[in-house]
Amino acid sequence: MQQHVLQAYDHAKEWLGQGKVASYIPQLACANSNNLAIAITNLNGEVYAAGDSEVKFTIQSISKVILLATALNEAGFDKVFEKVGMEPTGDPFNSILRLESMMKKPLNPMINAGAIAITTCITGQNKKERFEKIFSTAKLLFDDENLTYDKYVFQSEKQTGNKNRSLAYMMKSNGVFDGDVEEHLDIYFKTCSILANCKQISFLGAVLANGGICPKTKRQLLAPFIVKVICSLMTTCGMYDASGEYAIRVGIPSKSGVGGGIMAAAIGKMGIGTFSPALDNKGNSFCGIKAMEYLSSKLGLSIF
Ligand SMILES: NC(=O)CC[C@H](N)C(=O)O
Repeated sequence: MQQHVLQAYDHAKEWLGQGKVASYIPQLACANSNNLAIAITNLNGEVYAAGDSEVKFTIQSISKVILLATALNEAGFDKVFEKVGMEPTGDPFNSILRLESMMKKPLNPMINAGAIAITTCITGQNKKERFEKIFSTAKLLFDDENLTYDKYVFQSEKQTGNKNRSLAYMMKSNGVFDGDVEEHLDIYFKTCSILANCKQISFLGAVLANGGICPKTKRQLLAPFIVKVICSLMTTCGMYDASGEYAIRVGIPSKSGVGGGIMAAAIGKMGIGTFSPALDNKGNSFCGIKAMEYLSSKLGLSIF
């Protein structure tokens, strides 16, 4: 397996220099566009890695999986899907278009509007308590009690995230949720700023690939039904408006983030994490997709 990871790394490395590091969140522009890492965690918890696999990065939209898991655990399926739909959008991840033109609620929980909406399913006395619930899920699913978040990226997005702010106010005006919009946004921004490395991303993929069972301890961390919902949505919506092409080229339920990470769950086989901060024009890691394509074809991982 190590051999395959090294070969995927060599393959993906050829594309370093393509794509652009996200800069609409100013702090993300500090990322090193030459970073590249690939990791696989198999269902016994063994890890194979290549490249900058210890470098921490903000998980950004990969956090939508953590948010959804926490919301489903706390509020249950019906309440969560009162707030969001289950359909792909075909629009960019931060688009406001459909909140006005189609339906009042966001189309799915894998886009920004959907993730912001489901933060409201996670309750608590204050925003700290609400965030802590999500953070505990993240600690569990990344197998790291000492997980942290990047305060600079959090502040940077909080200061500049007016597109997300407008999505949130639009949803409040549509009656999707109540409460303090700035509080919901703080929770969303902080969750996006959680730091993990590529190996930890692959661990989360392995938990999902293993039906919610921890590959190391064999403890059931997530209910099988929750895993099924998450993996279905990752397949149809996880790569934003590139999910269709990704299904053809890679065919593994995956979730990407603008920090440069991609997390994939090869069901019944392994979890894969890739990291490279330069993004393509849809906001997915350029080299990460190349690595996923390579591994999918070499190891026969497409579900289709
Ligand atoms: N696609 C992403 O990773 C987006 C997450 C980012 N925090 C945002 O809200 O814009």
